Amino acid sequence: MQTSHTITARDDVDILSIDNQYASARIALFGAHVISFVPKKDGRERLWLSDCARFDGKTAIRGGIPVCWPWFAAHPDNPDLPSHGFLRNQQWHVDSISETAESTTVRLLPGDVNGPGFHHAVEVTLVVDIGKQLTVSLITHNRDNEAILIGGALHSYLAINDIDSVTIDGIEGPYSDKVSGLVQQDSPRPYQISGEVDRIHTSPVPAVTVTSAGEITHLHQSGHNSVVVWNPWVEKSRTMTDMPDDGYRQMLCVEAAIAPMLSLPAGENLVLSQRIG
Ligand SMILES: O=P(O)(O)OC[C@H]1O[C@H](O)[C@H](O)[C@@H](O)[C@@H]1O
Repeated sequence: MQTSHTITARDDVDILSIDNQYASARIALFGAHVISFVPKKDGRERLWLSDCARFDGKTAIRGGIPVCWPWFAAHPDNPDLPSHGFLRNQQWHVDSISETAESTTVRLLPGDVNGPGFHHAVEVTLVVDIGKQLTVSLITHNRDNEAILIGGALHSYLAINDIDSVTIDGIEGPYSDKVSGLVQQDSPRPYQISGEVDRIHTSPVPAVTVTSAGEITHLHQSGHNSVVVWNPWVEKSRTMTDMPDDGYRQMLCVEAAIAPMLSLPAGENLVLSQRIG
């Protein structure tokens, strides 16, 4: 398959652009952060990127697919450690780009897998596969001689037509609601959004669809133990300097998460994966 790949700079961040028969995608090497995926079958951008996102090579990019690792949100024991770990705030490099008849595969490696709050012998690889669908896989290999605790998320910001028109299908079971602090026993049906949501759904469903104004985005995930749904709504958006005040209307995060953390035995791999189409 004919693939073109180029690297250009956006402010202080290098962006790898991939274009093949089936889709185009862009990956910021700061954070190994996929910021765009457009399948050619319909030309519709699947990922939301904030108009105010910072590309300064220091700040986590608002939008796309932040790679959260080795924990999700606040560290369970130390709230002073960075939210969502430290991989989204560091420079990665491209290890390889390969092709089959169906897709282009980019393998990326982080500069350093140790950081504040985490010192273990591990290997981390992000594999981004661009074809009719986008598949992002975060692979952790435990090279330590004991089990280690790993958490994280593929924190996907989906581009939607308008938040008022969104319906989410496929999510079921209980969730902990970070906005109210309560554990709810059942996911809403129909699942629509009419205010701030920050929910950890503890049933690791494999397939979710998000419909907005008749446009359907399909998600498939594996290796997760929860699905997070997040929309900051209007008040919180106003407090975020890298988010337009009305940005919440065009985005919805549906995240394949490992929250709570899992024990990864010595010598084993943990593969957290999400497919978007
Ligand atoms: O602002 P960030 O650190 O990127 O986090 C953005 C959001 O990520 C997740 O969805 C969390 O559940 C939220 O509590 C958090 O606000």
